[in-house]
Amino acid sequence: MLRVGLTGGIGAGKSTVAARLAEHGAVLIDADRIAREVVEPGTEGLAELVAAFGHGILDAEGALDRPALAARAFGDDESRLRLNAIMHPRIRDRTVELMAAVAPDAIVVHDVPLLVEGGMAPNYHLVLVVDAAEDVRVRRLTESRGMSEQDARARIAAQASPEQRRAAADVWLDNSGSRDIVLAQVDELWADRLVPFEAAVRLRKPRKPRSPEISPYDETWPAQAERALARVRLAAGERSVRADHIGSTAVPGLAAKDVLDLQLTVSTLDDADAIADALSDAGFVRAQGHWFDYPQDGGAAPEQLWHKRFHYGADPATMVNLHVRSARGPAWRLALLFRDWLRANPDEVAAYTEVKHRLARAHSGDGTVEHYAEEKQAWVDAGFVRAEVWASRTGWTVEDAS
Ligand SMILES: CC(C)(COP(=O)(O)OP(=O)(O)OC[C@H]1O[C@@H](n2cnc3c(N)ncnc32)[C@H](O)[C@@H]1O)[C@@H](O)C(=O)NCCC(=O)NCCS
Ligand SMILES: Nc1ncnc2c1ncn2[C@@H]1O[C@H](COP(=O)(O)OP(=O)(O)OP(=O)(O)O)[C@@H](O)[C@H]1O
Repeated sequence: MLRVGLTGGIGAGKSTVAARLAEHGAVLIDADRIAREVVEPGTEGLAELVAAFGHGILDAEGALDRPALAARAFGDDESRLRLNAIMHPRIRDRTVELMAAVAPDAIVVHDVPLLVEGGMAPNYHLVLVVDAAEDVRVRRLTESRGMSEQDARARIAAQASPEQRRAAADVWLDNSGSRDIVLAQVDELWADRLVPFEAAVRLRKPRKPRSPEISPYDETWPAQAERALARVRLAAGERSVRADHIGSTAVPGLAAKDVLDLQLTVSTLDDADAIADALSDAGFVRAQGHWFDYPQDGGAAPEQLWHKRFHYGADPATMVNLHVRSARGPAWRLALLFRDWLRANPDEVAAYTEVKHRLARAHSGDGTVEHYAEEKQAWVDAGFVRAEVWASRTGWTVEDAS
């Protein structure tokens, strides 16, 4: 099952996007709808709301008078938090039930207005944010839904800012323009990303080999890595000792292949094996075969210390290499040291960039990164020696790495 979290501020267009995804075949779980279900007449939820907010929130038939509750709940923070405390656990329980009933090959779209506010982003394979300028949203809500401007603005004030949503967004859809524009983007997202993503996770599909193309440093790499790391940490649970962004994309200013290298630290490789399925299900598919860190014969160290497990991100739009290593292995420490040494030494970043460009040109016709990677390793090995010198001069330890 592929879980897509869909969110956005009130009136941004979530329902519009969700309906289109459902037309393509997505299974929709709508948090606003569940929020209605759990307070239907006769429910415990409704009784608790009445106990908290009084009989004034009921209409003549004894059902919830939604505008009356909205007027009370969005008036001040304390009331809103009281409302949330009654509603959210009930919404959560019902959501878990609905998710459990979904077919294993489904693409589930979970429409959750408060996804970012609730820190839920790492639960999804992909977070989709729909946005539109605040004034556009207020106009749509007042014109087509008959909501008062005051109510619309009060809810906006109680929700996450666009910046907070941006940090959580794997996909950002701007719905300030016409419906057609956003719907065309949704169609493309479905066909090019969600469908292959779901199949790759379910079938544990191997990744296709690629040519070594070097991109200029991308300012969004750290944020992309952070989102992936949050998912990795959640899937690994207590077996995650730490999880870091490593490799070239973790060094500001360094040109690199557009691939995020992540390192998940576990105590032992048995732990790595125990979480292999959980990581695969979360979108980081375990690669078959035996994986070793360079040098492949294990060098002077006991051979087992050089083994690792390797997973790759199944999202076709974001290349991720996930190295799962034991904290006792030397390659584990070197990965962090090499990154921090480069971050502290701009001259080395410039030299490394030059080497990468040269090798990428030389091997652009190979169709795989194998030879490129082999030759690059020579520079990296020499870099390790200089990094060690730097570490002893500056007193760097792994505890400093963050
Ligand atoms: C207060 C209620 C009765 C008002 O009902 P109304 O029909 O006017 O709005 P509806 O439920 O359709 O929600 C519309 C939008 O309001 C916003 N909103 C609703 N609840 C909240 C909240 N607690 N905090 C911030 N925004 C909210 C969301 O953007 C939502 O999509 C209702 O919103 C409610 O029960 N809210 C609490 C449950 C909740 O937090 N729902 C959000 C999804 S988890
Ligand atoms: N691109 C658009 N152009 C014009 N109107 C739009 C557009 N997208 C959505 N709308 C309209 O704006 C209103 C809000 O859109 P929608 O219901 O999809 O938002 P939502 O994010 O689901 O809202 P809520 O937060 O209340 O659940 C609706 O009346 C919808 O028909």
